[in-house]
Amino acid sequence: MGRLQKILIPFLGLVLAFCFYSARENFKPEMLKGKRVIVTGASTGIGEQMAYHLARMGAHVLVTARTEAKLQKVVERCRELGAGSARLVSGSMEDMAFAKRVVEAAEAELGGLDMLILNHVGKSYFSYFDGDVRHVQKLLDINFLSYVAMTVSALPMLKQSGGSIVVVSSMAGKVGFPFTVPYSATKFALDGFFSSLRQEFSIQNVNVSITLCILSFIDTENAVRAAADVLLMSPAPKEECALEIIKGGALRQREVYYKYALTKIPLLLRDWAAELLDYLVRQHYHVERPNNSL
Ligand SMILES: NC(=O)C1=CN([C@@H]2O[C@H](COP(=O)(O)OP(=O)(O)OC[C@H]3O[C@@H](n4cnc5c(N)ncnc54)[C@H](OP(=O)(O)O)[C@@H]3O)[C@@H](O)[C@H]2O)C=CC1
Ligand SMILES: CC(C)CCC[C@@H](C)[C@H]1CC[C@H]2[C@@H]3C(=O)C=C4C[C@@H](O)CC[C@]4(C)[C@H]3CC[C@]12C
Repeated sequence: MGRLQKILIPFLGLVLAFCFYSARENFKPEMLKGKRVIVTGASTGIGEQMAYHLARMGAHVLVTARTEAKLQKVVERCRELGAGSARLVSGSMEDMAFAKRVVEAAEAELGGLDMLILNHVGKSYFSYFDGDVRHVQKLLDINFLSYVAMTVSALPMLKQSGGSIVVVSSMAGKVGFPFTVPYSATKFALDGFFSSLRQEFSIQNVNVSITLCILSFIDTENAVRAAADVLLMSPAPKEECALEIIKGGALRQREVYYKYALTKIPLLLRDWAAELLDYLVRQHYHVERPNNSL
């Protein structure tokens, strides 16, 4: 009996600690009502869908991307869906001065910022690494450095509002995949930067949350066009993906995994059975037989 108690009491303690730790606040769409949100890369894909969800929730949205005509349509639709307000700033994230201008527009027109959703990605290729170093550099500017520049500019406003930074990354930012060499480098960089910054915020009591989103294959037009012929898996819906990202940001979660089974579970293998994970990943690729005719 004595021995049983010795085991049972610590065990119950562990169960209670686990329940307490995992008792998360529930998401409610009202959490976003009246919030001032920037969504980058919002002219298409997941970013566009995030703008629509935020609009339905009554947020003030500022969308940005290069193509003004598409953004104009997104803004119109956001207004129809009930956004507190909707506006756009168009330009390219290759230019860090532009990244800063977007944040300044939020300050001037919204009077502050509650959530910064960093989502845009520059065009790349889904194929073997071609050795083009300039392309890697350009992609690092767009996919990584502009995220840093926007964060730096937005930080004073986010500190004031106790706001959130949401960084849209990928399984390719946690694990090496074939055909995503330059892209993957930019996404790994985001993890390094934002996970370190989160630690510093914690030490300095900075009340700004950082949510890193680890996504699997999503059915956006560009992704399907680039990869559907090669990947032996079906893409997940962009609408649901967009909602999960917003929920994670609003709940100030450290990371979002979507789809859970295709991200969180394979990641459990990463540190313990890396070769097995690499092998399983390759099984999901339909790669033409290498040309042996040399
Ligand atoms: N779809 C997928 O399978 C996956 C996507 N992700 C991540 O999700 C996020 C969204 O992906 P997805 O919706 O598929 O992407 P899309 O290709 O559909 O959209 C990319 C967005 O970025 C904008 N953009 C492109 N180049 C620039 C630039 N130079 N300056 C400013 N904006 C630019 C595009 O607009 P415009 O051309 O008008 O500038 C567009 O709005 C990305 O961070 C991506 O890495 C992660 C895992 C899987
Ligand atoms: C456990 C595994 C089976 C899961 C494998 C998931 C792999 C195959 C998933 C995870 C992340 C995915 C890529 C991604 O992040 C974004 C893009 C950009 C887009 O324009 C072209 C497609 C591309 C390269 C996706 C291709 C498929 C990737 C590598």
